[in-house]
Amino acid sequence: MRVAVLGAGAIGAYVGAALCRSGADVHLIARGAHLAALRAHGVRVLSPRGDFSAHPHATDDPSTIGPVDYVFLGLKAHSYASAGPLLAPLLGPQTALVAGQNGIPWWYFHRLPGPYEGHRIEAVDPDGETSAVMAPERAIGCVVYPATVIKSPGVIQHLEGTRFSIGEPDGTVSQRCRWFSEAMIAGGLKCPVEPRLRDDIWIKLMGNASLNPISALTRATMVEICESAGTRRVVELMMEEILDIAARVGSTPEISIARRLDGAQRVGHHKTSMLQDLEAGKQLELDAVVAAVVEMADITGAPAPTLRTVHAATDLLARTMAKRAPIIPTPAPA
Ligand SMILES: NC(=O)C1=CN([C@@H]2O[C@H](COP(=O)(O)OP(=O)(O)OC[C@H]3O[C@@H](n4cnc5c(N)ncnc54)[C@H](OP(=O)(O)O)[C@@H]3O)[C@@H](O)[C@H]2O)C=CC1
Ligand SMILES: CC(C)(CO)C(=O)C(=O)O
Repeated sequence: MRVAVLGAGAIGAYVGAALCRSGADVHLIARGAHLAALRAHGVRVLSPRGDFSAHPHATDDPSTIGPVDYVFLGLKAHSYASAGPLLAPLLGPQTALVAGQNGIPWWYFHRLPGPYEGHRIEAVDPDGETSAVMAPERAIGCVVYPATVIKSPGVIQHLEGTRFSIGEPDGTVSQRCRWFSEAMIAGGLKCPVEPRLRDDIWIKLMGNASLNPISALTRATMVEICESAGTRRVVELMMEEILDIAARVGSTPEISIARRLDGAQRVGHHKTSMLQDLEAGKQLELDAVVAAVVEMADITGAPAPTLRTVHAATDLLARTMAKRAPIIPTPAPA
């Protein structure tokens, strides 16, 4: 099985290392100092489940790889639409795209029977640019439950979780899903093939669409947000609204708000990826994680007042951050 990991960052390099352990022919696509370290030393995974290393091929030039069976997308979701030139050399007629992203994927309404089948979500598929690069027919959905960070170039700190739930947009348990799942399991991960993957997407989103923007606005860790009575209530209200939107598009995730909040609280003094991105001055993954949910509220007529308020504030934060970035002093040219 030939696999390319496009965006071999915190999650991508972790998946690539696991697949390499399973015996798959893995190619990591990365850049900068991280790529240099991957080339020199392979991927080093530090994990409470046991440290390990793997030595897949690493490059910044996908044309040296050629067509593969699977591309695991480890890019942030807002980089998908511009990934065409990186992706093109990797695509053969049957290549599947396993999208390991948080939030609502660009293929969400593809082959979803009901009133919204085929509807394009502008927040994640602006003017159809993502679908043009990534045909929804190629998509295998993936809900990433683990948490990982790049500790230093080439070194992935795995914090918790090993489950990567995958599924076809039409809910079939396909052969391409089974093969990918078997390789992930052989590499030491959990990888169930879910006929109702969208329910998993909403379970993950209940946390990401509420906690991530609130963490960006407050700079608080997950446990701090859950323990402070005021923000806990805001998260509860957002989760109620998110479940309402999910129901309006046909999803009924089987989890209570209390259980979802307990799960988030147990993660402890962890900064969400959105807070980490904010602190690093990187673009926030707001479109897939929050704006797409607000857009779904719009099309289904859901009120979602708390979600809309938190989104508006975080969206302004992201825009002011982007506007002010140029005022950070840059060294004068030599
Ligand atoms: N990390 C986590 O614990 C979790 C992450 N996720 C989701 O997984 C996805 C990936 O997140 P994460 O792994 O944390 O993000 P990272 O930023 O760690 O990984 C993305 C990687 O892609 C690289 N990249 C971007 N553009 C290019 C390019 N043109 N060429 C080569 N490499 C490129 C980045 O390099 P550079 O840094 O130089 O930009 C970076 O190494 C997101 O959707 C996230 O929400 C979901 C659950 C948990
Ligand atoms: C680690 C976790 C689960 C926190 O919500 C996450 O997905 C994120 O930070 O984006």
